[in-house]
Amino acid sequence: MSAPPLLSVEQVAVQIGGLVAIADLSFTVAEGEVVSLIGPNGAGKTTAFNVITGYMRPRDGRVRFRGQDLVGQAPERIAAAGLVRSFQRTSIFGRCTVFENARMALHLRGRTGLLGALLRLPAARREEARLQEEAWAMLDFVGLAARADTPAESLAYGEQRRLGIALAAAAAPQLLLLDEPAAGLNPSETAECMALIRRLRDRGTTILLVEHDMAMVMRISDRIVVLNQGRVIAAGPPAEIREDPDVIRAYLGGAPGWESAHAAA
Ligand SMILES: Nc1ncnc2c1ncn2[C@@H]1O[C@H](COP(=O)(O)OP(=O)(O)OP(=O)(O)O)[C@@H](O)[C@H]1O
Repeated sequence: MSAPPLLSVEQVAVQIGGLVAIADLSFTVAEGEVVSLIGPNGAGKTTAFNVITGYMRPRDGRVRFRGQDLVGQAPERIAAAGLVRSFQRTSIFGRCTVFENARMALHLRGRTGLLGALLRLPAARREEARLQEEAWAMLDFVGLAARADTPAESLAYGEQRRLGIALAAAAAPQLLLLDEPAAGLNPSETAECMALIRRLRDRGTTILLVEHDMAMVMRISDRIVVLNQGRVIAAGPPAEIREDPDVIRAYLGGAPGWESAHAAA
């Protein structure tokens, strides 16, 4: 028997005001996969992320993470359970240094608490040393260790995006949701972002991605789920999706960069 999926979205429907944002969405993500959710503008991708991470309640349907239904749970609880999201606009503290940002992102994992830290108890000191070491390791992992003392707002755009991913990954999530990580990046920054996603996957993080850069989606995904007007119109590996007539039709005259999906073949 195969293992149950890590994430299972089951017949989700979302209404916003009078508008059906998602009509019927079902898909799964297995442990260790990189799955991309794609579709033309307004297809319902961001809404799907909002539902999965608890920011929006669906009218119908279930979202199971490790078999447990997440619907109705608060975003913080969902994050604490191991399902973490990076935002399109990253949650970086611009005035703080890159290192300080990394260190702060690890605060949830501290155990001795604020009082211990203030009193500089030995256990708290040891823990602080450990967290600092982890922050360095994380910056090394995303290729930003050399920029540790730089105020985050002074980073190049691509570096800021990588720091944003690093901050989301700091909680060591089992499932990381990335919302358009390549938006606004130049080709070399996109390549670095893609390499980072692969390294995260290799480290054991399962990844669900919303992304408009088709070349990147085709290269990095194990599977692709295509949404159009709030419904799944296709799901499968990149080679199938690229040739799917319904997908091509949905994108015709629409999404930017569809040609690049073929360029990536
Ligand atoms: N807060 C909102 N108020 C009203 N309508 C909304 C809201 N959020 C989403 N919608 C509508 O729901 C539908 C799905 O939108 P959603 O943002 O999820 O699509 P998307 O696939 O993420 O699009 P994009 O690629 O442009 O980001 C659209 O018709 C959109 O206009």
